[in-house]
Amino acid sequence: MTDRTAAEQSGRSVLRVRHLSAHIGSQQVVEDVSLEVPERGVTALLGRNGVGKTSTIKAVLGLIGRAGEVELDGERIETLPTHRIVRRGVGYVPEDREVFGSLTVEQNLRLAERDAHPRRDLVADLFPDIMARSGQAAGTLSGGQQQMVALARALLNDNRLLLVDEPTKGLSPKLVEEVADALERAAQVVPILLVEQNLAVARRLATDAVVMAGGRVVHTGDARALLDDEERVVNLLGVGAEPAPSHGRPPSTHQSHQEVPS
Ligand SMILES: Nc1ncnc2c1ncn2[C@@H]1O[C@H](COP(=O)(O)OP(=O)(O)OP(=O)(O)O)[C@@H](O)[C@H]1O
Repeated sequence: MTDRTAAEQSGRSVLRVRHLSAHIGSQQVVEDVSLEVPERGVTALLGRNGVGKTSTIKAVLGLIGRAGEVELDGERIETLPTHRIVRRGVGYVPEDREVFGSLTVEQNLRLAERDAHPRRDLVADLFPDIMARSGQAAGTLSGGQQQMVALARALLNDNRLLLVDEPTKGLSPKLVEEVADALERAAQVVPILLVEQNLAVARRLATDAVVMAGGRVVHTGDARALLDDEERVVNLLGVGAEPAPSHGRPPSTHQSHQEVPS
């Protein structure tokens, strides 16, 4: 590894992962992963299906067996149980959303409240449609609306970091845009590590990108520089580049990219 990221150089990372490995049962699913999440903006965690993105997030949270170092705001957390990591300010929006379908939207939100003064105003501001349905059973909402509830639950608490796993998966193009809008606004409040297969969404939201292959990190750097490079997108992500969206995006905290040999 030659280049160091701007976050590494300045020390302004909310999350630092070093030499993380993880296993599910006897299968090693993450091998020697090192990455950083700057304290602002969206960092996209990218890679083909099955390369270990979800497992990396779960390992950070202690949901699967792991070894290596995980630092949140400069403090080591890799030996803490999940509930203590969450209490330190790591919000998790899992891939399958996990809203309680038989409970109302309001009940889902109340169950998630951890702080004495939950950020109700922020959630009402970000998700007016959801709040207008506060008495409705969450299971009767559309997939996009359920995703909003899942995001709202994580945003209620004063988290230091959100781990958001494939929030647009399975949604219609209109709902993808709505969820991306919500994430864009959420990222103004809290840094996000985002697993996202929709590269147009990743390109729109992310300042930084980390690419995994075979359980390892194979690239880190500026998200837009990566996603606008068709050859690299094909090589690293195995898909064709999509047209650039019209939305603006904040500048990357990275000044250069690095390829990590696999
Ligand atoms: N519960 C499980 N039991 C056994 N193996 C698993 C389990 N969950 C995931 N794996 C394996 O771990 C590896 C990494 O999976 P993971 O879900 O972390 O990848 P991913 O990059 O998030 O993929 P996707 O984009 O498809 O969600 C894969 O080989 C997968 O088959």
